[in-house]
Amino acid sequence: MEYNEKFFEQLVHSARSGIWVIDEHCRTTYVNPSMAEMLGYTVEQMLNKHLFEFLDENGIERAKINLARRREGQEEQRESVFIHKEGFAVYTNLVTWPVFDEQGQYRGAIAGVMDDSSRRGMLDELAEAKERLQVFDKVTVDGILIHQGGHIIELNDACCRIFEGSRKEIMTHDFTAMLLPEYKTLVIQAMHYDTVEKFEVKARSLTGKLLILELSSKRMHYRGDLVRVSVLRDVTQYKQTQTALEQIELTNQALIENAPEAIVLLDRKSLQILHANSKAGSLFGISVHRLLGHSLESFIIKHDGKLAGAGRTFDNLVQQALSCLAPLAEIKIQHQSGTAIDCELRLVSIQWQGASLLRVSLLDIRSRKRAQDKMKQLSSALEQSADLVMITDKNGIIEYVNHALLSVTGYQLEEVIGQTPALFKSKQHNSAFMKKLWKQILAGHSFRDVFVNQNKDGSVFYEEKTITPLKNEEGEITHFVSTGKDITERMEFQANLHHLAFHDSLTNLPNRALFNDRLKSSLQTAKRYRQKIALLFFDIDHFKRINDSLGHEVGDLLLKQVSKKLQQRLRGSDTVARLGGDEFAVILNNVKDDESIRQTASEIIELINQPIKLAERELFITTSIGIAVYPADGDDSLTLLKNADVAMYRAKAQGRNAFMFYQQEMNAHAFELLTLESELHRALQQQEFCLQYQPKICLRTGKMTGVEALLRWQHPEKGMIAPDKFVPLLEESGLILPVGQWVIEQALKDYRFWQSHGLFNLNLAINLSPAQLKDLKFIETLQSALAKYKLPMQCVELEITEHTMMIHGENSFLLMEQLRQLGTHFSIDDFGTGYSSLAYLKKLPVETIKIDRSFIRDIGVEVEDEIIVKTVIAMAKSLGYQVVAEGVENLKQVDFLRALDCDVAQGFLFSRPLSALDILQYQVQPETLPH
Ligand SMILES: Nc1nc2c(ncn2[C@@H]2O[C@H](COP(=O)(O)O[C@H]3[C@@H](O)[C@H](n4cnc5c(=O)[nH]c(N)nc54)O[C@@H]3COP(=O)(O)O)[C@@H](O)[C@H]2O)c(=O)[nH]1
Repeated sequence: MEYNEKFFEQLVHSARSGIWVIDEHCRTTYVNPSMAEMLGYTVEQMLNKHLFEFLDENGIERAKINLARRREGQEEQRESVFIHKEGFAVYTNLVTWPVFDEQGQYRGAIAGVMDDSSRRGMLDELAEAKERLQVFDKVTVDGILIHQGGHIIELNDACCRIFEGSRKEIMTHDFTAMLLPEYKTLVIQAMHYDTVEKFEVKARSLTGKLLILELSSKRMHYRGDLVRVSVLRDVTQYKQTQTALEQIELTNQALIENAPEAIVLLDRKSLQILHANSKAGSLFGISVHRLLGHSLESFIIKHDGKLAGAGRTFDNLVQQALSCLAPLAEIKIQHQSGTAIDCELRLVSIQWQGASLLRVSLLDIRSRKRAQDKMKQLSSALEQSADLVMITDKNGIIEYVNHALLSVTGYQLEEVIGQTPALFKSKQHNSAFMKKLWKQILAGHSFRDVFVNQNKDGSVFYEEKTITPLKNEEGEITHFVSTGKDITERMEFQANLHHLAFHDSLTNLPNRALFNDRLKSSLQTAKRYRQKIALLFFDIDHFKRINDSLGHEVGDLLLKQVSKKLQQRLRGSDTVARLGGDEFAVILNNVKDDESIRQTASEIIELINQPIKLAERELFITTSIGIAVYPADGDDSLTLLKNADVAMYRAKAQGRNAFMFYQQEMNAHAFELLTLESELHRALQQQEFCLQYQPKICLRTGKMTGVEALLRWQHPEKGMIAPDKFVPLLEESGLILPVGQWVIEQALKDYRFWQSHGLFNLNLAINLSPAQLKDLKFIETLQSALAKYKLPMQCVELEITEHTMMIHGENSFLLMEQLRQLGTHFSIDDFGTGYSSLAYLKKLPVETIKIDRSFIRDIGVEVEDEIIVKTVIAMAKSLGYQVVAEGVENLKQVDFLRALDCDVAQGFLFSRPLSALDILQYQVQPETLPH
């Protein structure tokens, strides 16, 4: 074969690729038929045409650059786009090289052009599809998958979301492998069809989640291959919701059927019964299937077109239900048997199986009505009740209170309902009380106690209350019922009684019982905390005198004032009590030392010493305080009280108006006194007392003019006891009155005895105690004794000490005057010891003055005493008194007294006290009165 020009010409001409030759001016000098066909022209049509005529604007710009390179001699293979005669783009792949002449001048270029339109078209289509997919991704949740069998070629973002993985992760999976096994074959078979309309498959996401997908798929060509474009819609949520809804629907049906009330479903327009549960059948007395299609209204009893019992029309209820309300009404329905049944009707508009219906529930409330009627009766009974009634729910919220409770507390009903009983709390109950209450009632038991509650105005009232839990049929507590009685009056009365029982009515101070209680509890505290307490026991010195002289009323006023002063002075923690009479006691708790006790005792003394104005006179009183201290002086109340008492008596014995701490030795003395006192009682009963008589001698005549009766106690063991030892005790114990009476009786008896033995005209002197001088019955006692022995009043002379006269004389003036009127004489004993003035004595009905023996004793020894005796005798005589000298023991004294014209003498010189019998024998010894 000869490769000549023609051969190449034929080869180029017949080539399938296009051959395009242009000159240095870009004019087409040659194209082969393939090239011309590629662009839709004939060869002739293209010849001499400029290259740019087959390019668009972009192509021209690129060609200018490329042609420049050609001129520089560069060859090139590249893609190029020409414009087809019909106007569309022809994608080509071309190889181009430049042509130079022998001089090296650029003469044009030759290009071999291959049509690349089919490949570029597919790529463009895919790019466009991808772009569309991206746009679509933004607005759709559907997954789009391009796959070949199970091999995934392309997928969108939605696929990533559905399969819960990245694009890369999903691309490594086989699509059919992600399906559940039972769907895998189904899908593979479906892929044999060109188009598959949506069907449901189940798959697993990359995280293992079950997916329910709706799959649609279409076969398509892609790069010359057949591929499938599948659309996946995730319906998992929808399907699950649908299943749940179906479940709900089923449950609804079951609920309706098993509801405790009758339920009927009505068509909204016709109001005919579309559905009814079996309870509805029983309520109306008709089988359920016969109910269907009936109007519900036809079973409801009406009066004047309105529902009986509800006072409104059925239509009104329906309208409310359609307005999204759920009206409730009590109605009466007609049972098939003719019985009217009370029902509670509730209407609700509902959606049921896609339809809009009215749901009517009817509850048989006959038993509730009966209970309500009963409740009404009961509540009216409660309203009438005088008891305070309150009902709370299980949380203590007040649901009901009766009239009595409101009336006692002063609250209005609306102020109480919805509150808790704490509204009435007075804060007088501690938390232990409240705990006990709740524990008991929550355990299902009643709680009963007295509550101190508070009224609206803040005053307290006492309520004797029982709280009872109410339980339902299941045994659960639903309410608490409280019933109570207002016992305020009773409590106040009791409190008053209690106060009276433990307080002294005169002074309002704690009495002995309360004092003992307080002392005991003080001791307990002191023992527990190792504290010291002091017990001060005291009375008012000579209170009896005040009582006797000024009367009990004044005495009472005095005690009140003293009590008031004590209360004001003492600490709140200390107790001051009146133990009886004029006896007071003070408990000083937790005292620091004896000094502080001393200080308080001194203050009490000072307090009592302050003058008290009573009955228009000023009284000056004193007190004697005995102090016993715990633990030193006793560790029980009795011992402390006894020891304080002993200390008080010692304080008195030592001159009164003082305090004294208990000392052990005191007890021995006190015991002695106590024994003596009880022995004196016995002495009176056992007639252990006797009288001796001391003669009184006339200093002028030397004759016995009278005798002084002197008391003696013939003790069975101790022998004869002198009056100094026991008369003060007789006076203190009050025994002086019966003993004094005995003295009078015995003396008159002896006097009668003397008379009967021829001894007449004696003056019988009897010593009188202050108590006898105050004794209103004294005159009577004396008169009856005189009458008994038929003796005249004149034979008796009553001796009263100067001291007694000073204190009681004025107050006893009337008695003395009366006695003098009756014929008695009075003499003043122990004159000179009481510092009284004769001027004062002159006011009293006294005839005789007995100069105390302490002055007589010192005659011839103490000049001062002699002067006193002289003066007294002189003054007494000048005032007309008879003068008696006591305790005359020697002749010197007799001489002295006689020289002063003293009338009578008495003393051991003449005679010691003698028995009544010895008086009969008594003769004045002549040597005792020398002439
Ligand atoms: N209320 C009553 N008091 C009475 C009664 N009987 C006695 N008394 C009073 O007791 C006091 C003591 O009396 P007594 O121990 O009997 O002493 C009397 C004489 O024994 C004593 N006396 C008499 N002469 C002398 C003497 O020369 N020397 C001396 N040392 N003592 C003597 O004096 C007492 C009589 O004194 P007075 O009564 O003051 O005249 C005494 O105070 C009695 O008052 C009674 O029944 N009731």
